[in-house]
Amino acid sequence: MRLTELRRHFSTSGSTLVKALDGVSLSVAPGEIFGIVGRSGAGKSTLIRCVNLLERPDSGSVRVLGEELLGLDDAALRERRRGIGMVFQHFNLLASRTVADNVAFPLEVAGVPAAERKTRVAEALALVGLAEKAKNYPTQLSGGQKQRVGIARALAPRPKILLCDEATSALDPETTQEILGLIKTLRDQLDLTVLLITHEMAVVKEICDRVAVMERGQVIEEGRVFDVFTRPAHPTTRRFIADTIGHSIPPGTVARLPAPGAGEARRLLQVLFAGPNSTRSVISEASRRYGLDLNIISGRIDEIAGEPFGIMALAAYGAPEQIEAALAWFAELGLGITPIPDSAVEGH
Ligand SMILES: Nc1ncnc2c1ncn2[C@@H]1O[C@H](COP(=O)(O)OP(=O)(O)OP(=O)(O)O)[C@@H](O)[C@H]1O
Repeated sequence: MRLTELRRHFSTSGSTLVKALDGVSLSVAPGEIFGIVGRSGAGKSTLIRCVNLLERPDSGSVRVLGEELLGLDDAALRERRRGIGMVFQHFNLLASRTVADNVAFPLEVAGVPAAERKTRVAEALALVGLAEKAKNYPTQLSGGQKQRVGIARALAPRPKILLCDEATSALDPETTQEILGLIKTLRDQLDLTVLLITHEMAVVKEICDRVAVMERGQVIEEGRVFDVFTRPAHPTTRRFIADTIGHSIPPGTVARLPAPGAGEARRLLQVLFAGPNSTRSVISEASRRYGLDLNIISGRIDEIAGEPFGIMALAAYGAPEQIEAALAWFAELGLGITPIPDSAVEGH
């Protein structure tokens, strides 16, 4: 899937122009789970809706499964959309239909004969583990089960691409894990390409292979999830990540730390250990090289997309210029360093 230079502008009542998409280009490889993350209003929904042309971009190119969709007539477009399933935040199930009839709905619209519909519905419900709920109505299901029905409905036409629009945002954390696990399993089983949008980095960390961060209609950062998490380049990405894998300094810790001596400064730092230098004894080496006292406050090992990395909070004491030199050295080694302002941990 290749989206190139997509633009979509809306003029609002006060005739201000909203650039929902301001030149977005993205490529998603077959079989990949690709996340688009951004705050509310960043343009994520507009972007994902451009993939099946529920939203038509003002300009740009939308190539899906090797074909440009923008030039197709209505009949051809309807046909191609069957290869692109979509899952919604609020499930969008029809309350008057049973689970099986909800899943059958896109097949009915596509004119699939009844016998074939039955087979496909059974197949889709089995894939999401809800075969025994076929005759139930949506009101009899939990949120997680409703989303499983939403996923089965998206899968019934046997698509190659699955679009997930905040698919877990209405679910509790445990159910979110379940649904994300299911999406990953389905990708593996059915060789699906998944494009998902979310405002939560935790979702990206859990299942995506690559991620694009959007802000004001533009992609501000893109890459492998592990790289973006461990070496974020843009301040907005850093803020997003801080919410997910930020330092964990116990409350009151800063107040208990020794004050810096005469002529000394104290800096709180978060160090991410990832990449080729992550196993080097950088803490003691930095201490020797720059004459610093490095007080380890907290540390843990976390995992992103199956790859481990270390995260540590330190208090560095020493001459201010030596601390700066050590920071530069850490950065040179490719370790992610983020100063933690005292105010971020005091007074909790
Ligand atoms: N049909 C429309 N008419 C006018 N403005 C629109 C329309 N659709 C989207 N916008 C505006 O475009 C911008 C991007 O919206 P979009 O819904 O794509 O963002 P988002 O990142 O998905 O946010 P959210 O998570 O809140 O949906 C917003 O400023 C929004 O108000």
